[in-house]
Amino acid sequence: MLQVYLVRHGETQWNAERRIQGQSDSPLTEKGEQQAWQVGERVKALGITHIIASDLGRTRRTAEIIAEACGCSVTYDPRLRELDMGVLERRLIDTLTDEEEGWRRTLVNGTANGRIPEGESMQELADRMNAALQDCLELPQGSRPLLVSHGMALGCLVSTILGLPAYAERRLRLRNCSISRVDYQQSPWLAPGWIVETAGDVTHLDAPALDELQR
Ligand SMILES: O=C(O)[C@@H](CO)OP(=O)(O)O
Repeated sequence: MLQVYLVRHGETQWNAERRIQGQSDSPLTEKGEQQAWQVGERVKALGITHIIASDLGRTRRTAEIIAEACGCSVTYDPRLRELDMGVLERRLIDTLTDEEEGWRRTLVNGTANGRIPEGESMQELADRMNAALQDCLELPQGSRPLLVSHGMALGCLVSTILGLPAYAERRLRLRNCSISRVDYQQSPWLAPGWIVETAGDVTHLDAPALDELQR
């Protein structure tokens, strides 16, 4: 059975300001760095063999900290990036116009193919995230990978493994530096293939992790 750990990056400046990041980027806050160290402490005894991260700065930094605790190296996969949120990236969520808020809501409550102008659909996001996860099956026998990615990206992945539409991800709370785990297994009792073991665990964090879009 392959176990894959899924970690959202630590809190960033824009998360704290409630500013939309998408494929734009801001650095981890001091709290975000501490959260990443706490993930490292939690997972260092789990025998993680590979850390694979989105190539955006906030996931790179989170992955570096976890890698230092686990003593392994990091590789980068752009398929693990956050949803491309087009023209709304870099905007404060509380200052969107009614029209802009409508675009955002097509993603949050909408259809799989809803998108912000110049952005990506939830289904496109789910497809690239599932492809990146599927590639973990090619790792050598006995591998235990940990992926470092983003809130909507990981939410889409977990939602679609559960057989939910990609946009159901906003019903899943994956806070900064939460840990989820999905397993690939053949079982006489469970559906064969990917199953969700845990989602959004934050019990390793000493301070409540706020999420910029979910407060
Ligand atoms: O892009 C963003 O603003 C948020 C959305 O949830 O994602 P993350 O902070 O996880 O990159």
